[in-house]
Formats: sequence, C-alpha cells, structure tokens
Amino acid sequence: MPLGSAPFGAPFEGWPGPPGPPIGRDWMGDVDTLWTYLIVGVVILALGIGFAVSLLRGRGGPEREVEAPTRPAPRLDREPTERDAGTAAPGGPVTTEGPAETLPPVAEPLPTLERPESARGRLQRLRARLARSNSALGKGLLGLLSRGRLDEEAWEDVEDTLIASDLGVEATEELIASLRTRVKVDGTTDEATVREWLREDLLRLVQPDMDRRIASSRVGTRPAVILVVGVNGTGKTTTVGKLARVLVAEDRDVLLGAADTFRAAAADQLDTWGARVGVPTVRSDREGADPAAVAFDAVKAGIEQEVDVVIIDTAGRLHNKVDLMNELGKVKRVIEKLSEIDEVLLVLDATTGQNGLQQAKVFSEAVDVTGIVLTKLDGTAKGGIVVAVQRQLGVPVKLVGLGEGPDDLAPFEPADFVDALLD
Ligand SMILES: Nc1nc2c(ncn2[C@@H]2O[C@H](COP(=O)(O)OP(=O)(O)OP(=O)(O)O)[C@@H](O)[C@H]2O)c(=O)[nH]1
Repeated sequence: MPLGSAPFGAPFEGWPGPPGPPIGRDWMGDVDTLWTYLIVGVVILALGIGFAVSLLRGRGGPEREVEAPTRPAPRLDREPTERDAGTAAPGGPVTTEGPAETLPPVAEPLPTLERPESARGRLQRLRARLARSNSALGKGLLGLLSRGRLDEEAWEDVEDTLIASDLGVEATEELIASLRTRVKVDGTTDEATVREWLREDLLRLVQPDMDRRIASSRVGTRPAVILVVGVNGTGKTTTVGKLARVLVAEDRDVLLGAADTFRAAAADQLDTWGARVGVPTVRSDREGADPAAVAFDAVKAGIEQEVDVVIIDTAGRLHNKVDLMNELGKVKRVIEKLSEIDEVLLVLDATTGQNGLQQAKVFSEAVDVTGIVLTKLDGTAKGGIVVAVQRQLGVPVKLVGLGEGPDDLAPFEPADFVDALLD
C-alpha cells in the first residue's frame, strides 16, 4: 500500500518511525502504533494540565482553610481577651474545653488592658472626698466641743450631729459618755486636745482590730469563692468590677460570674469591667436564666482554669423578700456542691441610712455575710453608718466606694477613715 493512502494518515516526512517492520508493509500494525502514540500524548497532556492546576490551587490554600475551618472554634461565653491569646501576665493563659487542636488565627485586634491602681493607699487618695462629704460630722463636732463652756444644750447638739451621721443611738451614747468624762476630768476645750479625744473614741467605735482581709487566695487546689449580694441599685455590679481591679492590682488571677440574670444588662456591664483588665466573665446568653446554674458554671470554670479567685455577682431585685432569699439560698447551695464559699460581701448604699441597716438584717438571715462594702460614701455625710452596720451584723466593713471611677473602691482602713472625718 502506497504511503499516502494509509487510511489513518501517514507519518510526516523524516519521521523515523517506530522500530519494527517497515511502515506500509503491515498497515494494521501501523494503526496500532499510531493509537499508542495518541494515547500516550493525551495522557501526558492531561498530567501536565493537572499539575499546573494543582500548582495554582496550592497558592491559595491557607486562605481557603480560614474560610472553611473543618470544625468551629470552641465557643467562649465572652469577648476574647488577651489571656485567651496566652499573653496575659498572672496565672498564664485561660484554657478552653475540648481536645487540643490548632485553630485558625483570630484576626481581631486584642483589647488594650488597663493597669488598675494599687490597692494600697487608695483611701489616702480618696480621703478628701470622704472629708468633704462628712465635714458636718468632723467639723461640727470639733466646733461644738471647743467652743468653751459645754452646757446641756451644747451636748444635745453633739448628740444630734452624731445621730445625723447615722452612728446609731447606742454608739452615740457611748461616745458622749466618754467625751463628757474627759471634759470633766481634764477641763480643757483646746481644739487639738478635743480632736485627739474624738480621734481615739471614734477609732475605738470603728473597731480597728476586726479582720478586714478579703479571701482572695487559692484554698488547696481550688480558687477562693466570693459571693456578692445586696439590693439592686446599691452598686453591686459596679463593686464586683472594681473589686476585680483591686485584686488584679494585687496580682490575683480572677474570674467573674454574672449570676444577676434578672437584668440582662448587668452581665454586659460585668463583661466590660472584666475585659478592661483581662478578667474573663462566665455568663448566660439567656435573660432570666437560672442564676444558680451560672454561679455553678463560674465556679467550675474557675476550678478548671486554676484561677485564684472567683467573684459572683447576684441579682438584688426580686418580687419579694421571700423570693430573693430563696434564690440566694439556692445559689449558695448549688455553689457548695463544688466548693465552699469563702466570702459573702454585702453591698450597702451608705446614703440609705436606716433602710440600709434593715437590708443588712434581711440578707444576713439568708447568707452568712462575712464583710460589708459601703458604697457612695463620697456623696453622704453619713459616715457613722460604718459603726452602726458593723455593730448590727458583727462583721467588718471591708471596702468603701468613694466615687464612680473604676479605681474609686478602697480597702477600709479605720485610722485613715477617722482622720478623714476629722480633717
Ligand atoms: N458616687 C458613687 N456612685 C457609685 C458608687 N458605687 C456605685 N455607684 C453608682 O451606682 C449606680 C448603680 O450601680 P450598679 O452597680 O449598677 O448597681 P447594682 O446594685 O448592681 O444594681 P442592679 O444591677 O440593678 O442590681 C451606678 O451609677 C454606679 O456608678 C460609689 O461608691 N459612689
């Protein structure tokens, strides 16, 4: 068969041709060879295209992984904080549940953490506020006692000033009896001397020997647990936030529990306070969730994350006293399934006077109050409430709120307090 008439075409001129019998002698053999070349060519082409495509896709690889992670990141019930990234100082990074797995990097910028003011000396800084609002007590007493001859009318004025400061009847009578004796024995009304008497007597009434430390160190293998209670509006949530700052300034690793589920905004408020200093908040997304369950979760997280102290905010607004007390009792019982409660802080608004004392009585019936936080002492001339509430409950005032600023909560120091009253 002539070359040009080969049914499936012929090799180009000069094509050496495959080894074997000469072309054209066995056309069936030629066709087989042609098919072999064709198939090999197609396979090589396909492989080449496949390789090129995989190279191109390889360049876009990591971005695809971020867009479509194989498993969602473990969910935190809060905004991520610096601790989640493992960069916070005390206590190391917060761990989350679930098996260790490399997760895609979080692109969100980390919040800048604030450095709270050291707790020491805070009352000194805030002393002027205390002195300003309580000048009626200090200056009034000094003025009365050093004005010369003290007749019955003058002593009645002293008594009225003390009662008006919410010192309470019993403490007022004690103080007047002591002052009368000193005036009688000494016979002097020199202002410096009278100031010193008052200082001594007031300090004695404030009971400087009471233990005002706040449980904030780990107990064995578990964190200290602080429960914060009080009527709504007294400054409870604010106090929990400020207390977290006091403890962070003392290098404590803190975790907050938002068990005030009655008011949804309270959890957000707490979250914000915590995030500012890198402290995580355990909360529920559901308004009206069971506060005992949130408190339980918070203590559980605190144990797992090996923090130093868990502080739990509670609700203070319920339909009636019985509801409130039942709820607090339940929160307490449920926490105690995991841990003892080391501290129950009762927050009282110093401006509410007798009302505050009544609240103190009710709360102390439901939980064992171990310390009092007196808020809003900056806005009242009723510094005497410190004495009255300590006497009524037999527990110390441990902290005082002296303003709305984040570091306006100070450990209560009796001597500084009395000095401020007499400034
Ligand atoms: N002047 C002054 N204001 C304070 C002080 N402590 C708290 N406050 C203010 O009191 C108001 C009420 O505070 P919250 O912390 O929301 O009160 P709460 O007791 O948690 O109230 P609920 O969450 O409704 O139960 C806020 O405006 C605080 O800024 C303080 O020591 N001095």
